[in-house]
Amino acid sequence: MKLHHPSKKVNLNVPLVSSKSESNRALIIQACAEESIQLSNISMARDTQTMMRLLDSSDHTLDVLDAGTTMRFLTAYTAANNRPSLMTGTARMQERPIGILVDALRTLGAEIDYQKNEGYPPHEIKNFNQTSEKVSIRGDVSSQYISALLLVGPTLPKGLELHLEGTVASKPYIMMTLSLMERFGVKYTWEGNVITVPNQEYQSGEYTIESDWSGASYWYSIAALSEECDIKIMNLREDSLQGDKAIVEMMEQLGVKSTFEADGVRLSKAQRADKFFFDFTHCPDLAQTIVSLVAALGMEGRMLGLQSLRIKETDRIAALQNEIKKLGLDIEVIGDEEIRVPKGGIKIEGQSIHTYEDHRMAMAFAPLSMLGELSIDEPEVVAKSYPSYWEDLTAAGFVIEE
Ligand SMILES: O=C(O)C1=C[C@@H](OP(=O)(O)O)[C@@H](O)[C@H](O)C1
Ligand SMILES: C=C(OP(=O)(O)O)C(=O)O
Repeated sequence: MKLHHPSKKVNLNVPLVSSKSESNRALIIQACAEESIQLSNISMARDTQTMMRLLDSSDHTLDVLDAGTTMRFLTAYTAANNRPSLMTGTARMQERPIGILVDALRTLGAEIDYQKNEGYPPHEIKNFNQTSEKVSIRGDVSSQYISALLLVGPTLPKGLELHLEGTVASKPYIMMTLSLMERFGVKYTWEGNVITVPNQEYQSGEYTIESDWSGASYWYSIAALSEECDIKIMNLREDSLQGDKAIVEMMEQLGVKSTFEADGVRLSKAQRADKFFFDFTHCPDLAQTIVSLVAALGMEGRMLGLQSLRIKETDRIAALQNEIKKLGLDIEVIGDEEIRVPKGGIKIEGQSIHTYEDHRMAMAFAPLSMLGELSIDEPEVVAKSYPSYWEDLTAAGFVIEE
């Protein structure tokens, strides 16, 4: 699919997709609750639609496709509810580790068997009889394991005492989980490295899912690359539960100013810094947006805290390196956690960006077509988190040809 932006001026209100992270948590809470929980603005993201479909399903095999949160949250949910199931997903999902969560559920009293490779889906949840409430869990591989256990914590007969070991990455996602639980009446404590959730009922309540800050990052990139812009992204809040609101702070270095209004955030052009620096440990989903943008702006950049990118929808570090090289720039990868973007810039001359079945590769590179015609392979990948992305880009003046 080819795209370019003839005028390089962008003025519109973006009806952004709502957050799949908030939606998937709220849906698990709703499924755990005895009381009525009213949710509005549930995400159209495929990951959320898959979560809804599987929560309603009585099939033994639950295929999450490529949805990480759906896999991790449903593994804990089906185990805690003693609902036998075979959890599976795409070939890539079968390469994304689940062992840390399965070990924790086994410590609590679940019987779970692997079908192919130890530590990876598919895995069969056989039964659950809680034998312990105490469990230790590493925090440096994926916060989704921790969120998965916390969400079902109140429903466990003995409650949950979760001991976090080592560095805890993606921490705002854990806070998002706890804040949503608290919103539905759940009491917890977090002291030192121990989170305790006693057995209790979720209370009735309502929640309107906020727009998706990770999806908003592509609009910030468009603003940064435009010649003129007045973009308003709807339904984003200054007091967001989403850690990817960190995009506001990052974009202050990259020439985009955010002004919060009652019903969204307005983006306008501002001065940018000479160099970019940020640690992405707590907002890994923003890394592709920023690495590609810094390269496109011709700036020097240093990005840290990237270790979890290797085990996401694709090896995102390798994918970024390959695709930016096609655009004429060699980014330096240091170990598993750091990328350095040299000053210099890229050339967009009709190259084709491979997306590696990763929605964020497509969405992060598309704004670069502001600099010239670019082709994006397998554009349908965006359905995972932002199905209306290409329609929204068309409304913003991008010309898209199949
Ligand atoms: O809990 C969540 O909703 C998510 C947590 C993050 O994963 P990790 O904790 O594995 O970094 C993030 O990358 C993912 O897109 C969504
Ligand atoms: C990593 C992501 O999602 P998940 O882990 O839920 O598949 C993502 O949306 O970038």
